[in-house]
Amino acid sequence: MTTGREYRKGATTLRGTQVPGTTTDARLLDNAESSDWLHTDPWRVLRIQSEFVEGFGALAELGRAVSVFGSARTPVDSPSYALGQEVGRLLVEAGYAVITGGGPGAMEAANKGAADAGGTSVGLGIELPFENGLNPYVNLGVNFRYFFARKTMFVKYAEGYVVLPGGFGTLDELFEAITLVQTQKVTSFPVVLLGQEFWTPMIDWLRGTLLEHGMISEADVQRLHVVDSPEEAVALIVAANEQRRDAQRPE
Ligand SMILES: C/C(=C\CNc1ncnc2c1ncn2[C@@H]1O[C@H](COP(=O)(O)O)[C@@H](O)[C@H]1O)CO
Repeated sequence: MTTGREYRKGATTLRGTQVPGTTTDARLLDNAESSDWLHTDPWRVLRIQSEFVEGFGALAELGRAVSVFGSARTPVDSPSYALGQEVGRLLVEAGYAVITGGGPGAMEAANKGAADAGGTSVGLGIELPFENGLNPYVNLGVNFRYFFARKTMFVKYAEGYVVLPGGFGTLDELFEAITLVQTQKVTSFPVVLLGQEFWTPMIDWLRGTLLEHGMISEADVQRLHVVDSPEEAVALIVAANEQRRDAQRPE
């Protein structure tokens, strides 16, 4: 048991050898202290907080929106790029703003489709070692240092996800979304996988391995809608959102 003086530092209680020799106020007022604290986790929290404040502020009045994900490496002249561009255009025509990671490839495609159709084309950029900045088709851009703050925005401001072929980043965003749906952190949130040839082997693996081993349920797999055309993807999102709005309407 630790005995002796107890010292409270915010939410933290310190006892015994953990009790510091000076108070937080004294350390704040001591201008002889080094500036190493600028690189400490508590200070980082303020930067993280500011990312949420900036993101919420920039997107608060966005209106109805859909997040579109996909590979940063999709070539401009590929079928996937054309799918992304078309889905961006159709989403705008259906009344949605389009949110992407603001990068190249499939993100750029969806932003281009949205911007060319006269819609709101959001890019949530991320600081990366090999950064290339926001693509030129973003007309509302917010830059983030932290993936987790940025990921909150993708979910909070979207009424659904469209996922184009992609790599680890895309899978991360997809599996985060379906985990949030599975755990009912978000409800009635359509997740549409665009590109049957690309996504069907993953669905087969989910059924053949995860479902077979009892790690997920059939309902979890059914939450992923695989389609082959941008028209089907947008129609699915529109229908799911109409259904949700009808269910929420008072009798
Ligand atoms: C790899 C290259 C650039 C990376 N630039 C990115 N900019 C913005 N967002 C990105 C970037 N890379 C990944 N993302 C996020 O992950 C998803 C794509 O990842 P994937 O591994 O390529 O599937 C995407 O939806 C973004 O949110 C230079 O070629």
